[in-house]
Amino acid sequence: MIEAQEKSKIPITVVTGFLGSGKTTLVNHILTANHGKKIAVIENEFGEVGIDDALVMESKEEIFEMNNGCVCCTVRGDLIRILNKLIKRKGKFDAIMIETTGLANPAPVIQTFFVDDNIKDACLLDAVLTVVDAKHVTQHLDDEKPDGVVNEAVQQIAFADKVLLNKTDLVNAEELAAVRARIHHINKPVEIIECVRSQVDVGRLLGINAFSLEKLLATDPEFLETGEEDHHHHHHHHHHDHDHDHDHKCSDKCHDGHHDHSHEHHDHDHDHEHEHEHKHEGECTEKCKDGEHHHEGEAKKGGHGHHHHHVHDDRVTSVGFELEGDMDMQLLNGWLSKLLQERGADLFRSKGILAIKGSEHKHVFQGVHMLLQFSSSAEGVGRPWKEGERRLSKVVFIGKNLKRQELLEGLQGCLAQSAEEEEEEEEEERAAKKARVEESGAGGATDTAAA
Ligand SMILES: Nc1nc2c(ncn2[C@@H]2O[C@H](COP(=O)(O)OP(=O)(O)OP(=O)(O)O)[C@@H](O)[C@H]2O)c(=O)[nH]1
Repeated sequence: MIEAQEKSKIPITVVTGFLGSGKTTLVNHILTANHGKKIAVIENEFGEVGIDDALVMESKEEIFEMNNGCVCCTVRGDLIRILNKLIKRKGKFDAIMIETTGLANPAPVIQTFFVDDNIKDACLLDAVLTVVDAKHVTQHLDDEKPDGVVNEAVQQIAFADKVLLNKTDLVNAEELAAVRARIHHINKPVEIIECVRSQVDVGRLLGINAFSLEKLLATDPEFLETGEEDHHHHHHHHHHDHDHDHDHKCSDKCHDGHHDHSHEHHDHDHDHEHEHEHKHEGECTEKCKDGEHHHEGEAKKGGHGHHHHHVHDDRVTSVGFELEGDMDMQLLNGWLSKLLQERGADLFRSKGILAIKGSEHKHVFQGVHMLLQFSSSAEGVGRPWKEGERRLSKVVFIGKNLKRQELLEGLQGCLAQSAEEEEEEEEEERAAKKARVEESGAGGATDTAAA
């Protein structure tokens, strides 16, 4: 009986992994694989400008976006709302996949499936899949965090039911063995699947019933203990630069967890739904700072029990830009290459959807530390510009010590000239040429006269 009940529940797959590890690549792989399942996808992005939605492939699936906040704290309310909405439409899809931000601590996302009664009754957490970037993960695992600040890269591996050790093409056998050992040091029993471009047989990823609350509680008996107050507290990321933000301190209301002025709008011709959270710069109280503090290897053992009561590393920020006017590919390539060369250690992730002068295609750039990749809708990445669609470039940078103004000026320097500017410049050139000819003509006449 219980088994039958469990079987009728909606299976949930949580896809987590550090910034740029290959989560969207995995989601696209699963969405386009031939498994006959209809999957609803919930996308959460750390940047203030949504990019990933445009990178998730066109498919029949429904995609829900939660931008401008991290699912492990600020937009957790949105996750619960979207899940409840999906639960009402049970039967219209076979599974739900949640892609968290690269900076999410998966614990609060996992808790959602056990502390909210409605969700607990209707959904079954099938597996937490953690995508690991074989080339860059070590640097993030090694990152010494300030006291009380969680190391998300460690947490993501600690809570993994399966690790997809991705980007094995970028490391040698020795490096690979070292990363494997590191992963097993954090999460001893976890199965590691090595892959390139997140290409793993979907049968090994979906419907695998790999999550076990019992197992988790055995290592952390306090995992589900959430004080009433904790339950409703939203942390504030320190990356708010967006128009939507309000610049004021938290009122009492903010602390009761109902301060997310979310709105939704439906995209015209496909099923995307956007949930944007309007946040504000808020001052945290002392209580907020009472984050978890784990050591590698005991990341989910013997914690303080308040797994969603954690603090993000506020040295890591995100800045996003939307630029009107087409960009010049050559200028942009030159500027980005130089930027990543010089700042790649601190610049964890950069990405953009670009309107490039002279091209009807949407161009995409993807940066992970120093690695930079360009592609376009001509190659099937993202969708081409629709007729009448506003050509707007969106760019996001995530990393340490980012200088917003400098980045903005750099990007603005890559804007292509508009047709009017080009015409004006040509006009000026013509006038200058004419003046030169006249001058040399006049000079010639004088010379002749002199002779
Ligand atoms: N060389 C190499 N590149 C890869 C591999 N997998 C993904 N990439 C590239 O890595 C970049 C990041 O991939 P995404 O799938 O967008 O990573 P993500 O985890 O969704 O990134 P965020 O959502 O920003 O955290 C893209 O340029 C991918 O093409 C791989 O196995 N090898």
